Amino acid sequence: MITIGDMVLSRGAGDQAFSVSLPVLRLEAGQVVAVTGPSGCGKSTLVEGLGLILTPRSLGQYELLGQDITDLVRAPDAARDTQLAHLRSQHLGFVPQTGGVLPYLTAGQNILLQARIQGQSTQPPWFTDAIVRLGIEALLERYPRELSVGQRQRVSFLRAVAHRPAILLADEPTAALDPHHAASLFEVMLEIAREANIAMVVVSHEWDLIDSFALTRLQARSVSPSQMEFVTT
Ligand SMILES: Nc1ncnc2c1ncn2[C@@H]1O[C@H](COP(=O)(O)OP(=O)(O)OP(=O)(O)O)[C@@H](O)[C@H]1O
Repeated sequence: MITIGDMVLSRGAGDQAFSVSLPVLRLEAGQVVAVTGPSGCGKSTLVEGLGLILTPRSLGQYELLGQDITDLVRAPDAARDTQLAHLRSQHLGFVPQTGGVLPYLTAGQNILLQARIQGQSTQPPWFTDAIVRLGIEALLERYPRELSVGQRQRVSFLRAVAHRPAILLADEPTAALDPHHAASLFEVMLEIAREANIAMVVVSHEWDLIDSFALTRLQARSVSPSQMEFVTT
């Protein structure tokens, strides 16, 4: 579904230069990978690179759904940017740390926005079921300001998967919740992603859940003070 090889991403310049490398990542449909490592090790940078937001400094291979897009990702110009934006909106879903819901749309409108942009007008049974499992069926008419942080995060998650992307990238999607609610939301997210066959890359500190779900880990390893490498364990 997705194969990435020899991706290097960099941030800052001079003394502040910092780089993250990913020797290899293969993801199958419905597979969940947990990105783990200490604060500042480059987890968000990695997610932005995987999500075609940050242009890599170098790249060996990027294959998405059987399509080799290495050149496109490696050197985007204006025309290629449009192609990348199209691939992102069609095949990728994002749950940012901060939620990312639009304040002037209701929860229901937020959730269906991306799917509508893709021209999808009907929702499959798994989606209706997901609304119930996330416990947000009574909240769909509310605006984000009328929701709790946890409810907003549930909406944000469903918004990111409603168009049924191939890959969901979630950057600490439960960070704002207390451990109990974080664990239960994490569990529901994993179940929904797996049942919908959506591959998921999730930055998380939910160590127990990562172990109990036997998730593959992408673990940060220090190569030098200014260089980290993410390896599959
Ligand atoms: N826009 C930027 N310009 C320059 N340096 C940056 C930028 N964003 C992040 N960095 C630096 O890059 C490194 C990696 O940051 P990143 O946010 O990817 O880490 P993280 O593992 O996600 O951290 P956390 O767990 O605290 O969210 C850090 O040293 C950070 O200071």
